Amino acid sequence: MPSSNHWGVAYGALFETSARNAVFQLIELVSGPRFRCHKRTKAWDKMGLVQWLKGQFLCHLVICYGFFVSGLLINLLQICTLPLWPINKQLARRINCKLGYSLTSQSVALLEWWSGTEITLYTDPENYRLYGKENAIVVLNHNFEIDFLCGWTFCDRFGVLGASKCLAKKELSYLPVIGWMWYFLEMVFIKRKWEEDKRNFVQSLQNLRDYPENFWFLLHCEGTRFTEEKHLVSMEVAEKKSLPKLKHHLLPRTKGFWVAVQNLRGTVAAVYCCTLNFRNNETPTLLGVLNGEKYHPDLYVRRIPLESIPEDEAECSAWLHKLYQEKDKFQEDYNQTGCFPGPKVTPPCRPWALINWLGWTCLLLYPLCLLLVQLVNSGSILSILATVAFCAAVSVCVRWMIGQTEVKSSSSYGLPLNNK
Ligand SMILES: CCCCC/C=C\C/C=C\CCCCCCCC(=O)SCCNC(=O)CCNC(=O)[C@H](O)C(C)(C)COP(=O)(O)OP(=O)(O)OC[C@H]1O[C@@H](n2cnc3c(N)ncnc32)[C@H](O)[C@@H]1OP(=O)(O)O
Ligand SMILES: CCCCCCCCCCCCCCCCCC(=O)OC[C@@H](O)COP(=O)(O)O
Repeated sequence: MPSSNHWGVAYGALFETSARNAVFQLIELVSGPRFRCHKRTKAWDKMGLVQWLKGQFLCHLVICYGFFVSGLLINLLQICTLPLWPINKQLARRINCKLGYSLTSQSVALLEWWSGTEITLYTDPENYRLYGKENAIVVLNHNFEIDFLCGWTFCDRFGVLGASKCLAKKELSYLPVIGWMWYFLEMVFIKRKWEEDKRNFVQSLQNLRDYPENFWFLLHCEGTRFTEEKHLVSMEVAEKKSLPKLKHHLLPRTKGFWVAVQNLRGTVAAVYCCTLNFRNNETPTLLGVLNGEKYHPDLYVRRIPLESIPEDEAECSAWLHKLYQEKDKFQEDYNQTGCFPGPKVTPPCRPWALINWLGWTCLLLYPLCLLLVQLVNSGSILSILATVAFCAAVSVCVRWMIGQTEVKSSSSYGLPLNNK
């Protein structure tokens, strides 16, 4: 606990600081570390006022209000595109990509500009030139609560964020705002019960054959998030199948990968084998990002031409198992050395996510402020209570959505009772 003397020093430092430094702090608050002002006094550094502000509930409420209300408006606009689908499907798809971008890029802005997190990319510069210019199947490990967010950031850097998709569990399609948006982006949802899924899965993949924008299709072949318990169970399966044990991954489920590769041949040029890790054993969370915590993700991307993947199901499964054995080795080496093989590349940061986020915030904060002023002036207790209830509902709803990203809320899929 800080002593009262500490608080005294802190407050003293706060009031001694010049207005210029306050402006620097404000710029830094809005822009993140990119425009970090080095002229700040040490006192302000110690105070960490910006960091303190980022942790405040009021800031979170404003962010969540912007995300949720803009999301509902975007969902509404998506519904308005429905009559266009039978007339001009490709135009409807393009519009939905832009609308999808406008929503998902807000969380990218949160990661990049609010929390200041920057992904370090390890990849072959020859392949780097192709990213964003072709369709790809992305195979990614599923260990971290913000792996989807890092994925989105990577998509944004290469201009494929609006169109990118994922093979996701059905439950995610019911998520307010995000799940509804995904419906219009032709995401593929599955119950993880092959017999029930196969028809819809194949059809959804076939639909993507004439998709008008470049897309990346994300597959978490492990099928669920990594937990120690699920790891033990899947390694028992590995043993039964005489497969080598994996230390950092669950045993991949192969059917989805094989079906995706087969149905997207001729549409997708390559598989991007992605391995994500965080420096210093960080365990990042979405709440941490909202609190402005900066994380240090490293992403290793290997491009594998689709033609090199076997067509036969058994051979393709064996190929995927081998890929996961290699990925496991990369994770192990990363733990030893702190880096992935291959040169580091930093894809240029695009301003659109920030511009879009600030645009929505200004657009939605203005009427909110007007409403609040009117409410206070009206003095109506009922209206004030209704507004407080609305803010509380938004906050609870977003908190619940954040809860869905937490590993502790992971399903029982992959555990003995639920095993197939
Ligand atoms: C960094 C770049 C990022 C780019 C990002 C791009 C786009 C981003 C866009 C959006 C982001 C949104 C993020 C949302 C993330 C949501 C992710 C999820 O929801 S993950 C869950 C859903 N996905 C999957 O499940 C995919 C993996 N699963 C499969 O592919 C499965 O094959 C299947 C299609 C679901 C079918 O599964 P099923 O179990 O029915 O069949 P299988 O043949 O695969 O498995 C049976 C087989 O498995 C053996 N078995 C039993 N127990 C286990 C176990 N615990 N582990 C492994 N294997 C097990 C069993 O013995 C059977 O074996 P066999 O076939 O030999 O008899
Ligand atoms: C400006 C931005 C403000 C952001 C405010 C916060 C918004 C909240 C956003 C919620 C986004 C929800 C995206 C959900 C993605 C969850 C991915 C995931 O991790 O799914 C788990 C499945 O793979 C496996 O499930 P399990 O079998 O482990 O169970």
